[in-house]
Amino acid sequence: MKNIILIGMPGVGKSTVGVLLAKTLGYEFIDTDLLIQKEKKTTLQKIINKEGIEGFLKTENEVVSQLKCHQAVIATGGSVVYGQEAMENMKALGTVVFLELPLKSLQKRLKNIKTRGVAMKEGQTLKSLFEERVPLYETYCDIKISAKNKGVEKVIEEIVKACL
Ligand SMILES: Nc1ncnc2c1ncn2[C@@H]1O[C@H](COP(=O)(O)OP(=O)(O)O)[C@@H](O)[C@H]1O
Ligand SMILES: O=C(O)C1=C[C@@H](OP(=O)(O)O)[C@@H](O)[C@H](O)C1
Ligand SMILES: [Mg+2]
Repeated sequence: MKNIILIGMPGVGKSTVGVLLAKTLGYEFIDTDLLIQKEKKTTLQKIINKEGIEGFLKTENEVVSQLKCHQAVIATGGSVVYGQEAMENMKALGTVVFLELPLKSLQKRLKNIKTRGVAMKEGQTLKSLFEERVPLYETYCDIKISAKNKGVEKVIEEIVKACL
């Protein structure tokens, strides 16, 4: 099961890096956000509007825990780490890479946090979300790659070096 799984905060670059990493390696590319949309035949935003954050997290956990693939790069959604079954499947499928950025860089990149469909509770800020999630990303990852001050190509180069 030779797959590379990207986890990390929303906006860190999992989808952008993932598709080009797959191209570099000749792997399949799977974005779990798109997989959820395809399987549920609707958009993430509509799932969140209809079922709330908890409903979305349940759907994400269900879909990601059923995923099977070989030689794929999987870009997950930032909230996937709340799903225990989903993460058990990701760990079984391959190398889990935590793509990291400091809070300050994320704050600059995520100007549209309120409209991006991020699974945030009432009153939660990007800072409190960051503090809640980083320990989960740390728990599940096999390796960490920092994207700080690095272009996409550089991030890809470092993932390839660390994973192969
Ligand atoms: N290494 C990078 N340097 C600068 N901008 C980046 C980099 N990686 C991604 N981005 C930009 O950051 C934004 C979020 O990227 P995206 O791939 O959607 O993140 P994620 O899937 O982790 O939420 C996009 O506008 C993307 O172009
Ligand atoms: O972190 C989050 O709460 C989310 C991140 C999104 O994916 P990206 O991490 O690709 O932005 C998407 O799964 C959903 O909107 C929830
Ligand atoms: Mg993404």
